[in-house]
Amino acid sequence: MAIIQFPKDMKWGTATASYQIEGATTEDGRGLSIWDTFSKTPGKVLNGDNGDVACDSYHRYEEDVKLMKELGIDAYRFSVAWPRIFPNGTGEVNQAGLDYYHRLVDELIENGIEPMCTLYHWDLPQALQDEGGWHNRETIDAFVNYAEVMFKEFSGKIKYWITLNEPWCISFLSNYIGVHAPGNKDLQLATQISHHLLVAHGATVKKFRELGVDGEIGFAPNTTWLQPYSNKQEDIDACRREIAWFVEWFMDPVFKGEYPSFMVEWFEQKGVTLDIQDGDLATINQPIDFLGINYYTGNVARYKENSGLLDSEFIEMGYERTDIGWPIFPEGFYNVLTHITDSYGNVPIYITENGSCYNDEPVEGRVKDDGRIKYLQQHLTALSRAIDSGVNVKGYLTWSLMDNFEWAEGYSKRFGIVHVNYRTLERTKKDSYYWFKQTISNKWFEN
Ligand SMILES: CCOCCOc1ccc(-c2cn(C[C@@H]3NC[C@@H](O)[C@H]3O)nn2)cc1
Repeated sequence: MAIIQFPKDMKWGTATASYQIEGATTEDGRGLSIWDTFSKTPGKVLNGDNGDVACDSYHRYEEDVKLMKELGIDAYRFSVAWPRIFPNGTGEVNQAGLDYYHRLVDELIENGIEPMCTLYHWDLPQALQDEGGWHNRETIDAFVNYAEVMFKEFSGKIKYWITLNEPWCISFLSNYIGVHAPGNKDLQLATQISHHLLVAHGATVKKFRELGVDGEIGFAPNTTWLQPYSNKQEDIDACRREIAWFVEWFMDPVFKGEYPSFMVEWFEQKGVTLDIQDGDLATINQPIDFLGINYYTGNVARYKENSGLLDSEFIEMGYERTDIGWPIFPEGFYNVLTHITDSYGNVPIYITENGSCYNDEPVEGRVKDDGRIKYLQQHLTALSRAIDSGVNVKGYLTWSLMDNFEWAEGYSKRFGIVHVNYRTLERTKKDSYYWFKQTISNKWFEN
């Protein structure tokens, strides 16, 4: 057995998101979000599940913070529901919405836990979607306005801010593949939305700097890794396109002030015309303080003419899969982290999401989730390798603190280290909770 160690100053934490855990969707003046609409649209979410109750964390946040305190975490990543702050996206601020997040943040700080706030984790006010949503450039200004209110309200309390969670999911998964809200299936629309999201990110970073907010700001793209099936150039190029769709498409504009030209040309061949206005790329290219990285899975792929968007196909390699069907590919975690560092330099990185779906249920009060513990061991070993290779990792936050609403999969897929009984809302610490607690305390584990 080997000891896998971590830097003494590396932060440990857990992550959640507003629509996935809060519930109370009609309480205290909250407006409708696109996920309220989408989840109530027949056929969009498995079993017709929705976030009306979820984990009821809106009312049970004190119990949840107690779980975090016992876990010994340094930081908790949560997201703010924009429709709680601006029920119609813009206009009058809803003080009751701000008051909820003050209660949550104060409880975290009182328990010695650093709040890490995601401003946008997919619950766009429906009123803005009715005007075109992220395809309408006016949503950029609405987002900066919402962010400014949050910065001014929580300056001094919240020191870590994330503008956007997983812009690939917000743009392409939700507007090209169409399995997430609002469920469009239009590549031109999705690609233009990806641009508006990046402009919104950059404009928000500019506002953060102008206000002189005490703290750090970044964004949290989701990543993946595709290993070429062979050393044939066509296979290598196919994997480069697949990775770039998640990584370079969003990180090149932020860190280099330009889109990856080979991907612009690829999208142009698919009929996409990107409308970039004067100054957009300079806005996007604002320096950030840290990069959030979300990693779950990877695969082996090769070139296949006219297959999918990127002329590629995934190869079944017999990798073990989690209960959501994603291959377990810890080498991909190491590869994507070193690739990002090679591409963008020594940018401080927080792993803002990494975790696995295992649907183990309590038996006599215990949840024996060995699969999740093994996944954590494999991916934390990969993370330790990356750190030893020079990747500037500042923290690791696992997805998720508790089972929650997994979007189109509803409540059928459990990612938590704490089990939630959705009928009684009882929380049960899983074996992985105790393993993670010990690892946080030790700052090492035996591999
Ligand atoms: C028919 C093709 O269908 C393709 C489905 O393609 C995807 C891709 C990626 C995801 C995905 C889900 N998650 C976990 C979340 N991250 C943020 C947090 O809210 C977690 O709940 N990350 N990526 C889902 C589906």
